[in-house]
Amino acid sequence: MSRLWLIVPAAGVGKRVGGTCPKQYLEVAGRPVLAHTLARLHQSFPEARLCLCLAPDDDWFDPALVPFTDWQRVAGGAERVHSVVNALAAVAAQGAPDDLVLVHDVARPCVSADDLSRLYNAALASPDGALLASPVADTIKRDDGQGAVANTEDRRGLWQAQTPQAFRFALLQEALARALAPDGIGVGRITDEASAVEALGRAPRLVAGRRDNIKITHPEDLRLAELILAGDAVLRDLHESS
Ligand SMILES: Nc1ccn([C@@H]2O[C@H](COP(=O)(O)OP(=O)(O)OP(=O)(O)O)[C@@H](O)[C@H]2O)c(=O)n1
Ligand SMILES: C[C@](O)(CO)[C@H](O)COP(=O)(O)O
Repeated sequence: MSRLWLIVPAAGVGKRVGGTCPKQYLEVAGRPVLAHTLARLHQSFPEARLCLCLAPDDDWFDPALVPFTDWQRVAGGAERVHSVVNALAAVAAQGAPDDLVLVHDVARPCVSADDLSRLYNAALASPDGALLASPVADTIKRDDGQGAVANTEDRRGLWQAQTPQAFRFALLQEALARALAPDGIGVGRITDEASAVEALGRAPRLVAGRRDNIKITHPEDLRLAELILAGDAVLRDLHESS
């Protein structure tokens, strides 16, 4: 029987957010970002096996933040893709080719149970895997390199990729190995797992996800995440008391 693996890249430094520690350890709604993200994944997939990618010199990590019983720490790499590749090496040692691997940024603590469930089911049914994404909602401008508009892009059919993204282990391993090979698309273009899978000529399914599955990237995202998480907690309390 195939198993579910969760890979959580959490080895970034959070340069754009700034702060005195990596963004995954900043407190949002009373808990570190990493704790929120892992709690949400655990609520939906309590039996999954977790590979948590952490920087080798990470002094902030506390194992008490991990709710999973079956988990391992994996060394993060220079870029996000290298962290994921290191985690896949750990899966290779213990998993099977058709195991499902779901990759989720630690920096997306607001992912909902409903989106997790729809993404999981879509990935199980799709030989090319699946990702959460949302249709582009703003008008998109391209700049001319000097601060002015060069043109307005046609946004029809454009989506913003989110995580989780989920694929069978063998497909994801092959895709990332090929993408990183000397004749592959290269690190700069592997900004998510789907881009590597697409480079094999495969077509991952787009699963429409909630727009509040934000990635904490800039300082103002911390406030947004605080509001989203606090709002979810109020709804949960109302639901439990009714
Ligand atoms: N070498 C790296 C770089 C990033 N990540 C993870 O990949 C996710 C998405 O990356 P991003 O939002 O860019 O996070 P940071 O790299 O931390 O942010 P910044 O680029 O602002 O430094 C994050 O969960 C981050 O921890 C990782 O595991 N290993
Ligand atoms: C994977 C990702 O979250 C999809 O939107 C995103 O590309 C990661 O962010 P980064 O800043 O490119 O590392």
